[in-house]
Amino acid sequence: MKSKVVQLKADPQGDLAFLQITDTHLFADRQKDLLGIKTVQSFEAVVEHASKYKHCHAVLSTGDLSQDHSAQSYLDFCQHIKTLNLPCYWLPGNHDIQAVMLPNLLAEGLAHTQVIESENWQIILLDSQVEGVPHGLLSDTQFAVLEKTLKKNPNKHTLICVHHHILPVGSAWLDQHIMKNNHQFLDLIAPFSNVVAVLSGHVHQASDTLQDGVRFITTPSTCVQFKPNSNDFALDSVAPGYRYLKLKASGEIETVVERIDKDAFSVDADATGY
Ligand SMILES: Nc1ncnc2c1ncn2[C@@H]1O[C@@H]2COP(=O)(O)O[C@H]2[C@H]1O
Ligand SMILES: [Fe+2]
Repeated sequence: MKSKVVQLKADPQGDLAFLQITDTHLFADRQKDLLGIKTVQSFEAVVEHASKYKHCHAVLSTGDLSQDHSAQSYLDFCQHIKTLNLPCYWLPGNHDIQAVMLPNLLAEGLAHTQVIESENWQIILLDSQVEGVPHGLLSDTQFAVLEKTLKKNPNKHTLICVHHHILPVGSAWLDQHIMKNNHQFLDLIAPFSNVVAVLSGHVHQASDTLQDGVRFITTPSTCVQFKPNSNDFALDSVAPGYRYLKLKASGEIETVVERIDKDAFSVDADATGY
């Protein structure tokens, strides 16, 4: 689908600031839980916490907005995000159903875009979903968007957002659900020295790895957290969270992971999957 390039006006220093809110896994029913966490409620608590970041330019929502694919879950996502009074740009995750997601987000005023530009930066949002399976794959169309945008603006610092993780996180059960054509992706971006970072969701844990001059960053979910470096499925007891990012005019990214009160929600520690 063709979408408009969004133009953002940086602050007077040339910096841009974003909140990344990811993997909300919402249900239509507020009382429904994912492995012990009522996802609408933990999302609400995250949004409330994130409201302290008043000077941001936008929210970046990197997929798995819904767990039950209901129209109501997407509408609830929009209702809560709107309380931040920021534009929200989004991309799909493996659990989303785009036939439900797209019309409901558009109806609530959340525009569909794959490119955001400022004077110094561009942000490229990619769709890595293969509907119905947990792993990711970039289609030829998505590779074409990526290559065309990188070629168009070789002098803009670049942040690429995509749901699935590109580099393994070290947990076999989760790494089987990686972006499968990650090497093709890495080969494509390699000649573009303006690519600063790749920002993902999906792995429900924070990571920040520098490889060949590019930062590969992942972010906690607003609900359940996966235990790092665990070959079998295991949940972590750390609290739901989100990420703040400042994209500096110099090309540097300053970022911090934020988490809500650790006692506000607790997961079913014995869960073996979902
Ligand atoms: N025990 C498990 N083993 C392998 N995959 C799982 C297991 N439990 C859940 N998953 C899938 O792994 C995915 C990782 O994060 P998602 O939120 O995309 O949704 C998860 C499920 O689709
Ligand atoms: Fe996911």
